[in-house]
Amino acid sequence: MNIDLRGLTPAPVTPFTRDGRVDYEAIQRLGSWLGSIDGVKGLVVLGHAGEGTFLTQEEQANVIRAFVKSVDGKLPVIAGITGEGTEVAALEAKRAVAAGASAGLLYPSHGWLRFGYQDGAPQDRYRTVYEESGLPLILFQYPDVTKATYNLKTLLEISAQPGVFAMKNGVRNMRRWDTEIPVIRRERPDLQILSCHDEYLLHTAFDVDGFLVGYGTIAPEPLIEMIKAGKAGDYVKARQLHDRLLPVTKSVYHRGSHMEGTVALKHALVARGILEHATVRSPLLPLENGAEKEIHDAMRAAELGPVR
Ligand SMILES: N[C@@H](CC=O)C(=O)O
Repeated sequence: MNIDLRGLTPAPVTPFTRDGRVDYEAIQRLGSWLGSIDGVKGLVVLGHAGEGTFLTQEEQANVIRAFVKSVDGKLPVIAGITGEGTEVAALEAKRAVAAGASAGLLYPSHGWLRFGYQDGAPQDRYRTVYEESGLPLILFQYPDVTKATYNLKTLLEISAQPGVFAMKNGVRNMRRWDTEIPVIRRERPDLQILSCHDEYLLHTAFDVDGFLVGYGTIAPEPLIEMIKAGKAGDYVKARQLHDRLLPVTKSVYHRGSHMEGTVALKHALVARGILEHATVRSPLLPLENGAEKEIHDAMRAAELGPVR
């Protein structure tokens, strides 16, 4: 397995037409732009930012194909795998393989968010999905405030399993981050560790191989610089980038709910000249009056203008 995500892996949105269909021309514009940027290592499609669970199975496969085409096969396209049951997730992973995905980002089973999980169930989910589909997998660590978060033992066991090559960590508990990441790094030296703390990237930049974030879709250039600064241990540079981006971070990610970030990302992509409008699918709703202007002002302040 040779998928190198040590850099920026954006999780793009899925563009829609104004009447709510998947907009494949806009996927081509978005994917080809992201794929042209040095330092972008792959794309994770059908994630939260990609409204992946709001699409039909046929649309999911078509979106994977469209993003693979948009990057001309030069970057790995990684598919969010979200099915609740393990067998359902394995079938989803097989469809992703057939559509051209190079890897999968395997989500926890949704019911675990509320009820928690039996000891060993996450390990079994990763094992089964990989064995049945052959799709290399990224371990997805959910926030500590949810019952779907994995404790350190579970993280270490999953990451030792065949097929698991990277971890997207969004634990959002800095005590756990600061104490668990060094242990995982020591025990699993080959595991690629990627932060998905869109709203806390500065803190995590010094410990990771890269970022796997929706944020990477709208601000790839400064985030690639921040990753480099983090790897160089250059706090001053990383802080400058953080400060430059703060208006954008606030207008996109410091909203009432992280889900709104997806709508905000689409407005920000309008500011970048990639999308023409910010149409989303239910259960997402348009943002409140004034939000669009706030996002455009923030993008301008962060010098993230149109790219074409
Ligand atoms: N960045 C968010 C949403 C992505 O899937 C996270 O931390 O999980």
